[in-house]
Parts: sequence; C-alpha cells; structure tokens
Amino acid sequence: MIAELRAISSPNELSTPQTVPLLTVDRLKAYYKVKLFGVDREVRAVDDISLMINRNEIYGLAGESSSGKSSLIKTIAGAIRPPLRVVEGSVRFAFSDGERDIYKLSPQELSAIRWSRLSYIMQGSMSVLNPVRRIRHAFEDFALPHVSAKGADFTRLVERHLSRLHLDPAVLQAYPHELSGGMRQRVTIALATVCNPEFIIADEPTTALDVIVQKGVLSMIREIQQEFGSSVLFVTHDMAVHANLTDRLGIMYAGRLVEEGRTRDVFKKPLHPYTAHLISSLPRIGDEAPKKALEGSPPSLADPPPGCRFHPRCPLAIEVCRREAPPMVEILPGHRTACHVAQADPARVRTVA
Ligand SMILES: Nc1ncnc2c1ncn2[C@@H]1O[C@H](COP(=O)(O)OP(=O)(O)OP(=O)(O)O)[C@@H](O)[C@H]1O
Repeated sequence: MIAELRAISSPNELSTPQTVPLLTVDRLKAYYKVKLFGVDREVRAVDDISLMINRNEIYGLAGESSSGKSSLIKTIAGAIRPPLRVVEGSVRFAFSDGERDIYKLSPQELSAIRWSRLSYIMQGSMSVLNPVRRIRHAFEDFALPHVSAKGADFTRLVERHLSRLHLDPAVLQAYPHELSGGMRQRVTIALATVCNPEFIIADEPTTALDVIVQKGVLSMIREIQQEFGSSVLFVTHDMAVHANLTDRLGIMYAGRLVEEGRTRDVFKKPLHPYTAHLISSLPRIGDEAPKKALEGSPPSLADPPPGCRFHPRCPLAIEVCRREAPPMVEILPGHRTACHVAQADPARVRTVA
C-alpha cells in the first residue's frame, strides 16, 4: 500500500493541465519572533504549508483556535507585520493580468492589487466600517482608488453592486450603528467585492451572527462567487459551515496542514484522526450517543512536540509518529493527509469516533 502512495513535495504536483491554480502556496513558513521571559523564541504559526486554490472554487480552512488559520491567511494576503515574518516559501497568484509573487512585490504593487484583485472580508465588520462615518465613505476610501469611475459614475457603480447583492442602496447614507450586525456584515462583503476581485479571503465572517442571519450571509458569498467566478478562501472553525459552503477543505493543526480534499470526501472518509474527531463531534439529529472530547490540549507552537504534532492526543499514534513528522501524501485522488497511520491503512482512521 505504502509503495503506491505518492509524497507531494510541491503543490504543483497536484495540478493537472485542466486546472490552473489561482493561488499557489509553496512550503510556506511564517513565524512570530518573540521574547518569552527574556528569551528569543519563534512561534511557528505557519510551518511548511503547501496548497493550491483553483479558479472559481470555495476553499475552506478549518482548525481549532490557535492552529494558525489567521496567521496563514494574513501571510497569503501579504498583510503581515512584525513580530510575524515569512521565514521560507512563496505565495503566488496567477491573476488574469499576470502572475504575482506576493513577497517580491513592492508596497505600491501590493496596494495596487488589494481590493481590485485580492480582497479580504474581515471577522468583525466594525474593523472596516468607521462608526462615525456614513457607509458611503467606506466605499470611497477603499474602492474609489481602484476603479476608473469617479463622482456620480462611482456612486452608480456602487449602487448597482449593492442592488445586485439584494441590498438597498439607501444603506450608503446610514451610519454603521443604524444597521443590524447581519446587515453590517453584508455591507462589508459588498465593500470587499465591489471591485470584482479574483480572489477573496473571508476570515470567520459569520462567527458572530445567529444561525438565520449566518445562512443569508453564506448564500450571499456563494452567489457572489458563482456570479463573478472568483475564488474564495473561507476560514472558520465551524465544520457545519464548511459542509454547507466549501468545495474543498484544508484542515490545520498546530501550524500545519494535516488533511486536504474535496469537502464531501473529507466528511465521508476523513484521512486524519484529528479530522475524524472534528467530524464525529458534530451533532446529528437522532444521535444520542455521548460525544467524546479530544483529550489533552493543542501544543505550544513555540515548543511543538517532535514527530507528528498531533501524536500526544492521537488515539492511533504509533512509534514512528513520535519520531518523524509525516509528509503530506495523496492517498485517494485529490485527497491528501499527513498521517503515518492513514498512509499505512486509511480505514483505521475511521475507527476514531
Ligand atoms: N502577535 C503575536 N505574537 C506572538 N504569537 C502570536 C501572535 N498572534 C498569534 N500568535 C500565536 O500564533 C499561533 C497561531 O495563532 P492564529 O491566531 O493564527 O490561530 P487561529 O487558528 O487563527 O486562531 P483563532 O481561531 O483563535 O483566531 C498561536 O499559538 C498564537 O498564540
């Protein structure tokens, strides 16, 4: 079995002539350089991650708190500042007007692609909407520099975009506090997409919303993605949201990507014990069996355990897991995992429940 498996050393090996990735992240490492009790330490928040995101797909990124999701997306967006630094690797976009290697761009080149090609929907809408200024100012501040339309033409462009997203253009005259939380988040999404970006990063955009409002926001994101043909990197720890929204799913644990595949395949046949645990802990109607909590806690990323970072909590851990970090290997078509046990016998992983 092992002989048949193929170690993926570079994400390019996953591409086929039919799928041209819009984003290629190659062996990316980004660490926080900090002083802990007077000693220099590195928090390895993004540790050797390779992945690709195709055009016209929603790629989900899941993992518990502190697994490195926010650090990874900030690094992908080129939006990092000290103490977070890129130590190794690359982030490349193949936009329709040419390739960009994010860490080879000048600050001017980077700001030229922000909002117009690469856009970001933040966690809390209030971080982009100024509480003392009307919504229309946010559109002028962020989008106006990136479109050719000015004055009344710009207003018409924004109003048309809002209407297309089923929002009343009257929101432009409102102050953020006059809108509900759900409405503010929809406005933030309209703001992030008004320049028709090719790549959208959404960082937990629905976490603070109730389930009904959340549903509306998720369908809005799906509608935008389908209408504009954009790619979306959607980050949330909420596996139920991933099940409903994303096309492919990557699972992070302790700064590393541990599994990736089509969302339905990951849910049907998880290939990493951590993913199997995440899925088995989702509530199901009629299932009254008590849910087992995962024992232990995630490791410190300033001093992670050797070998597989999940091994101290893994019910299937074997000797090699304590010694060697498992490589990411494609086990089923388009479905890869970093797990020694799954690489020897994928069926064993499904005994974790
Ligand atoms: N400014 C910082 N300085 C030092 N370490 C940091 C800093 N910000 C985050 N970290 C550490 O980096 C690691 C990854 O954090 P990150 O916020 O990326 O995780 P996350 O998966 O997005 O978590 P959450 O879902 O809670 O936002 C954690 O160990 C965290 O403590």
